[in-house]
Amino acid sequence: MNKVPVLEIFGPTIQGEGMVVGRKTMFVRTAGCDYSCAWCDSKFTWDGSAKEDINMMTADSVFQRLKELGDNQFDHVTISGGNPALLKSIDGLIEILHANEIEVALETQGSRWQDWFVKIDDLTISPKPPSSKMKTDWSVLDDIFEQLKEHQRLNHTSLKIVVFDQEDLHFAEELHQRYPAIAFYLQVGNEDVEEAGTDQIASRLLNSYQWLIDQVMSNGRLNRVHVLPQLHTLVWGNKRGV
Ligand SMILES: C[S@@+](CC[C@H](N)C(=O)[O-])C[C@H]1O[C@@H](n2cnc3c(N)ncnc32)[C@H](O)[C@@H]1O
Ligand SMILES: Nc1nc2[nH]cc(C(=O)O)c2c(=O)[nH]1
Ligand code: SF4
Ligand SMILES: [Mg+2]
Repeated sequence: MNKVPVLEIFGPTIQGEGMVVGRKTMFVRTAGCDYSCAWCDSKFTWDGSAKEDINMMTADSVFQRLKELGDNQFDHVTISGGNPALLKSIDGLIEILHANEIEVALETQGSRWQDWFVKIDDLTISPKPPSSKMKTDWSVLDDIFEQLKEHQRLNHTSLKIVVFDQEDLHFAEELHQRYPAIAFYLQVGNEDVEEAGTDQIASRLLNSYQWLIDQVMSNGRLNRVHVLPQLHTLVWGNKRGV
C-alpha cells in the first residue's frame, strides 16, 4: 500500500510552531496516531470522529491538491498528523516534493523511526511530557537520534516540548540534558482546545507564555533554548485548517 491516509491539506499559512516558526508553508495532515495525549489539539486524527473524512491518496494526488490550493505561492510543505511516522508511504510524497524544489518539514513525537526521516529538511521531534499521560520509550528515541547523527542530519532536527506545568519542565530539562546538541524548543501548552473566540484564547495563551518565559529565564538547566507560543493559535484561536 503506497497511499497516504490524509485528513487535511491546507495553506499557504505560517508555520506556527518551533524551529521554522513564521515560515510560509502548506500542511498535509495524516490520519492515525499511536499516542492519545490528554491535551491533543488534533484528536480528530485518531479518535474516530473524522473517520469519514479520511482520504486514501497517492503522493501524486496529494501534490496535485497542494498545487490546486497553493499554486506557485509556496515552496515548503509541513507533514503532520496524527503521527506521520507510522506511514512508510510518506517517502513517495517527499520524493515528489523535492523533485519540485519544495522543502519538507515533519512533525512527529519520536515513537517510531522511518528511513525517510533522513530526507526531511526541518524535522521536529516532540516527545510528550507527563501532563500528556503518555510514556516515552527512551530506547526508541535514543535510536532515532543515533540514526540521525549517523546520517549527519542533526542540523536539520529539533526537539519541541509542550509545557503545561513544573513536572513538564522537569521532563524538558531531562531531555535537553540527554540530547544537548539538538536545537531545543519549549512550547506553551494550550489547555482548552475547544474554547471558541480568538481574543480570550490569545489573552489566556499570552499569560501562559509569560509564565513559561519566567520559568525558563530562572532555570540554569534550560539555557540554550527557545521559548515560543503557538503563533497560529494567537492569531486564529482553535480554528482548524489554518
Ligand atoms: C498535533 S501534533 C501532530 C504530530 C505528532 N503527533 C506530535 O505530537 O508531535 C503537532 C504538535 O502539536 C503539539 N500539540 C498538540 N496539542 C497541543 C496543545 N494542546 N497545546 C500545545 N501544543 C500541542 C504537539 O505536541 C506537537 O508538537
Ligand atoms: N499554522 C499551523 N502551524 C502548525 N504547526 C504545527 C501544526 C500541527 O498541527 O502540527 C500546525 C498547524 O496546524 N497550523
Ligand atoms: S502524539 Fe501528537 S497527534 Fe498523537 S495524540 Fe499526541 S499530540 Fe495528538
Ligand atoms: Mg496543530
